[in-house]
Amino acid sequence: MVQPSNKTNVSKKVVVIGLGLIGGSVALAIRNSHYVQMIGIDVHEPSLKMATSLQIIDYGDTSAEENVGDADVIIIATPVSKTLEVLEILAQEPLKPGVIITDVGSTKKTVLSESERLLSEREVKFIGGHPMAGSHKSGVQGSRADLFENAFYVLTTGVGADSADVEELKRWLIGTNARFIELDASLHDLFAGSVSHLPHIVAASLVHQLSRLGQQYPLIGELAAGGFRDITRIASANPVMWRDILLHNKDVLIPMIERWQSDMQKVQGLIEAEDDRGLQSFFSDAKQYRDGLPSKKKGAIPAFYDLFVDVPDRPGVISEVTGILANHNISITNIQIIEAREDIMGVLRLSFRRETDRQRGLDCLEAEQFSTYISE
Ligand SMILES: NC(=O)c1ccc[n+]([C@@H]2O[C@H](COP(=O)([O-])OP(=O)(O)OC[C@H]3O[C@@H](n4cnc5c(N)ncnc54)[C@H](O)[C@@H]3O)[C@@H](O)[C@H]2O)c1
Ligand SMILES: O=C(O)C(=O)C[C@]1(C(=O)O)C=C[C@@H](O)C=C1
Repeated sequence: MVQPSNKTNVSKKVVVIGLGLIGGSVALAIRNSHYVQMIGIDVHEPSLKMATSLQIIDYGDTSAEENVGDADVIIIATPVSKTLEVLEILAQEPLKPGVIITDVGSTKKTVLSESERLLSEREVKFIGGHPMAGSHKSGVQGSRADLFENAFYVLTTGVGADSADVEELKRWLIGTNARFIELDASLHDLFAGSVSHLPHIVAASLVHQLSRLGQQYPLIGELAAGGFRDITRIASANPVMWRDILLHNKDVLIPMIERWQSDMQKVQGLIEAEDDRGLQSFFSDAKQYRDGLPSKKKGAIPAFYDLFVDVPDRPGVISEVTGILANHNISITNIQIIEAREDIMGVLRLSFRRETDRQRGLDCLEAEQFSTYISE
């Protein structure tokens, strides 16, 4: 058990079960906008210690049972299979009448149907949730209050809840600065299957292909450059979380994988037939749709703002660039060397969380004679 901090004398109590990246980030966002007692429950005690020292929670415990009885809001932020187990536990426990229970899981259909089965006799309000932003990194140490800023946050009204309760949950979650959208569970799972789950399977399978070839040609991994890294970043995510997502979105994903396979067969046929026009349209149709997707700040794609900087090939140039940004107190979320060959100019891609940070970065680097550009 982790010791409570001194901030316990407040009237509203929020319990977050599963204090990883998402649970911690939601807790921080709530803390930023409400004065509450924040309790964290996690089976992994070091996560509780970390969350307490980062002041994400006031108090941590490894079991939910003794902590949920007087909660006003309960947020389940475990991998989806565990979320169903947590619902079983909550169904057995005395709970405050009218408590709002929500989750953050990446699939909604099985969570909603289990909550209906287990909680329909209870005086509780269940609203499914899914903040559609995150990271390939897991664990409470990566939590940030602004993780969901500008991202879509799906809410699905469940057992015991009505539209007024959904509005109340939105007020609790206002500090996320997310864009709330209500969807029913089936539609959510279809959309998430397409924009998140299938891409994840494809990313992991590309890595498997490379790894097989890598056994024969160890050098190949060294050559994996920008494109491969961009498309496979998400393959570094938590395998337990993704195992659960696939198992809980089976009905959507099986036909999607079949369509994917038939798309691959189609491309294979175009290559075999050396159908240059067909191949060009395969790419130009995709480009046209991709280029027309809503811009990053609207949350369809995680909000990163890239700035490209030409850098001469000389020692210390990267620390020079990052030093200039640091001196102006500008944070970057990522840095990538796109091209660095002997004797030629390389390109750095700097990613910023906010457009204003990118503009400030551009201004101060240009002032130091670096050539920069933005490519949308
Ligand atoms: N990572 C993302 O990008 C992302 C984005 C949106 C939603 N989600 C969803 O959020 C949920 C959490 O994902 P995450 O990325 O925060 O994972 P995470 O691994 O960072 O955190 C999960 C936490 O749950 C804890 N846990 C596991 N079983 C538990 C149990 N029975 N009781 C209490 N705690 C338990 C783990 O110890 C861990 O600390 C998942 O359902 C995932 O589908 C993830
Ligand atoms: O940005 C990432 O690293 C993510 O994988 C985030 C991502 C996604 O697929 O977009 C992953 C799973 C979640 O359910 C929602 C968001």
